[in-house]
Amino acid sequence: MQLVAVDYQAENAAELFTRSLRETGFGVLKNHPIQQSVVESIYKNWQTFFDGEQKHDFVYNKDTQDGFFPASVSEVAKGFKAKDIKEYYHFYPWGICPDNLKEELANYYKMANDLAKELLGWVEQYSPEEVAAKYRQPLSSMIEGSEQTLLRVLHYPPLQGNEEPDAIRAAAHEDINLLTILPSANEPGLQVKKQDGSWMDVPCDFGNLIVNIGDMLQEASGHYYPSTTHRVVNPEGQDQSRSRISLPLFLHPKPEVVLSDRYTADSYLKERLRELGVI
Ligand SMILES: O=C(O)CCC(=O)C(=O)O
Ligand SMILES: [Fe+2]
Repeated sequence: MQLVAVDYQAENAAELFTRSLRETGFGVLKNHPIQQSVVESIYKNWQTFFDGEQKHDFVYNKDTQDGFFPASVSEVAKGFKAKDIKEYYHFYPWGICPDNLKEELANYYKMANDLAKELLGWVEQYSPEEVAAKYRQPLSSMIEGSEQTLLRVLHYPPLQGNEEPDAIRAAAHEDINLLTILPSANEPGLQVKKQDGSWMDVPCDFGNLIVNIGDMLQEASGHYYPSTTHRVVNPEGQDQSRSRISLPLFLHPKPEVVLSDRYTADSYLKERLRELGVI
């Protein structure tokens, strides 16, 4: 298993990219339309937000799940006991967001959604006939106008040395959604699990865009596209004093979208959130 960055502008980009998704659950794009300067500015502005006190005025709403999630309520991945060492903000265009950060994030949300739509088109185009026959509607239309798609701004603080034993920045998990779009973070740490059970670093050259399959696309494609386990490991040595910011966009279909004979997007999401103890 190998992850090679595919040039978005190349003639055979769609073919190479979807082959990588099929074989590894992950694809890496370079030369793509999301401007690095925009991503860098978001990282900088949100570092200031996480370092400040204002975040406590934006604590998440339990019913709607938008807003700031402090480290004390951070996720525990399925099958793990220790909380992840992270805090994060859930942004939805309809949700709460500090005024000074909203426009930039909303613009990014739209830009990343547009690209995601195109990538879902690639996925559909390169699905074998018997797999494409399983899609109840075009994949790209599943997310069109969805209010469920979530942009998460993640802050992994510097390590203090008093973390729970076994706690890592993000314990091994699979994403629940259709597809995840993740610009390279400002620090390394993301790893993907190989079929032999060992871990491989995801190439994190600044400017790359990492895309991975989530459980919902695995379900909708009858497991043709695998939702691969990944994690974020702790830095070592000098790097322990460094924060890490990342910005995954989790593409969620509209709730009524039928994924398979067994699930709609809504029933699937609820089942997973219940397992995680979030609802
Ligand atoms: O921070 C990262 O690089 C990945 C985060 C992630 O996998 C997640 O939030 O689901
Ligand atoms: Fe993830």
